[in-house]
Amino acid sequence: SWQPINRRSCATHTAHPSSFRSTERDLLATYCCRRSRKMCGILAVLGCADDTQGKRVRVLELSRRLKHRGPDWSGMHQVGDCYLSHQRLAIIDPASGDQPLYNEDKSIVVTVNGEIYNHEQLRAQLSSHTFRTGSDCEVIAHLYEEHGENFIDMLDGVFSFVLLDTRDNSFIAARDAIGVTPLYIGWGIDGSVWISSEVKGLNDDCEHFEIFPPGHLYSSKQGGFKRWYNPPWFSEVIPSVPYDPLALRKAFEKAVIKRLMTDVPFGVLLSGGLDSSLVAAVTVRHLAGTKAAKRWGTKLHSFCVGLEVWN
Ligand SMILES: NC(=O)C[C@H](N)C(=O)O
Repeated sequence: SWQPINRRSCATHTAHPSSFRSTERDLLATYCCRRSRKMCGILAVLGCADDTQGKRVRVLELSRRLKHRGPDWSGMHQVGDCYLSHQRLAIIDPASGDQPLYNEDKSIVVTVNGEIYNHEQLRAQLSSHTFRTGSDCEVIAHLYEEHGENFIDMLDGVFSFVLLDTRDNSFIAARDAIGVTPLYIGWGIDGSVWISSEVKGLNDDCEHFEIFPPGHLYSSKQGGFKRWYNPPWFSEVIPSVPYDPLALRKAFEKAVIKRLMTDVPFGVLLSGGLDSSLVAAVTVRHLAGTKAAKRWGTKLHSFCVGLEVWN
């Protein structure tokens, strides 16, 4: 069922900066949270009725505004009046996972900011497909080929993506369950749809733009948003599951371990607070058993940031 966006319910699932207390420690925590979200920048311009060199240059120029999100690669794929661009911070398959990514015959193009933690399991389920790269994000193109628009809840990860189906020039865009990765959507006066990781990619060229709601899918065929993330607890006012510290601990450990998926050196950014210290403690315990440790060793690098305090 396709429904208009429920702004109130979306807002409750988006961390709002003003919810952080402004003590020094919490400022640091805020800094760490925001920095950890910086990974890749995507910009897509769809159906702008302009396939000229001038428009291409403009989209490239706007995409460069997101360069700080991805120093490793800049990519662009144009099909008629649809443009998909990518600024990459390489994490998985740095050598050949540059984006946009494609299915076998390149009829499906996808630009993604994110990490798909269960990509190996999904690849195993897609045994009839031939993968071009080792990128965790390539599964998105093949899942779409297999399941159409109904595959977003198969992805375990944090992501924002735009997928163009060049067979009928339709597209979909989606954002992860709670909006860990940023995403904005806008509309041009020429009828185009713009999707960008940051407002600066689209605000100058759109008549209207807004936050892309977390946990939603936008489909050009359906002409609107649909909530794909529908956990059973979503409608509960009071949680029905009693507090179980052991269950919480297990879930927390699982969440940290799956995030140790990387083909590049990594570390933890410590705020000195409880959250980041717990993440570091769990990482140290489980690092030895990960693929990352085989390449980068079992020593965990840590970083922290100091702020001057004004009186
Ligand atoms: N980092 C990203 O957002 C994309 C992808 N996971 C990569 O490693 O290239």
